[in-house]
Amino acid sequence: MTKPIIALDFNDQQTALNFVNQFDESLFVKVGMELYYRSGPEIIYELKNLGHQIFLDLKCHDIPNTVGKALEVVASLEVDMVNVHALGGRNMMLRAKESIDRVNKDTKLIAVTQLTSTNEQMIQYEQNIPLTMRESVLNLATLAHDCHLDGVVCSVQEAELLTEQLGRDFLKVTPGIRLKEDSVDDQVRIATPTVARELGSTHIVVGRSITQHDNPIERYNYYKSVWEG
Ligand SMILES: O=C(O)c1cc(=O)[nH]c(=O)n1[C@@H]1O[C@H](COP(=O)(O)O)[C@@H](O)[C@H]1O
Repeated sequence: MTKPIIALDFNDQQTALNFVNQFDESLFVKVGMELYYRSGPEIIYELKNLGHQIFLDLKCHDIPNTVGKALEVVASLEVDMVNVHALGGRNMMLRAKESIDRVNKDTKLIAVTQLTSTNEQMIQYEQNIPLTMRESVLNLATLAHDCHLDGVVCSVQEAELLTEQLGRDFLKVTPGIRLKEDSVDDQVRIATPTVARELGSTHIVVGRSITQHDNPIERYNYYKSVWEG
């Protein structure tokens, strides 16, 4: 069982490092756009030196050549996991995978399907895709699987279906994780860590429920105990 991934959604390096330094154990952390755009690769070097595992979440989505070149740079940082948007298409994902394989095979490459802040109305009326949420996520996940990616980002609500269709080894990295007493914030497809475990998520991503809590260590330990069972 992997550790819960803590989303370090802070806007400067020192705040992020102060946060992780409260813990006296190695963590699996996510560096997203906010922190990376401010700190650049420096934050990755610092976190690696401290012995943490890293998911670099830059959600690349562009033409195949641009994403391929960007992923070469990202793979050279030797992080554990990176992502692209599956909506970028087959050629983009194939180029991304080629870059990872060439530069650092150990980095897991996953694709975002439908963001956990998206609901079915948004797919049908904003994206104009005449599918249910489950059909759209399965369609994008199947495309990512065909491109030999390691897995996808999806919500817990689609995890079981993806395990049935694409196998247990295909990663289901699920954000939108909350405890019952937490606010929903800007998320739509949410779940507790208990349900995530029952429905077959392979990784959970938790941000504000831990980082904004009065006692992040206690909160994290609670998540870990529920998630690990
Ligand atoms: O790729 C992601 O990590 C991601 C995909 C997605 O569909 N939904 C989603 O919330 N995320 C990220 O997961 C984290 C969730 O944060 P909280 O809502 O605070 O737990 C944020 O850093 C998001 O950028």
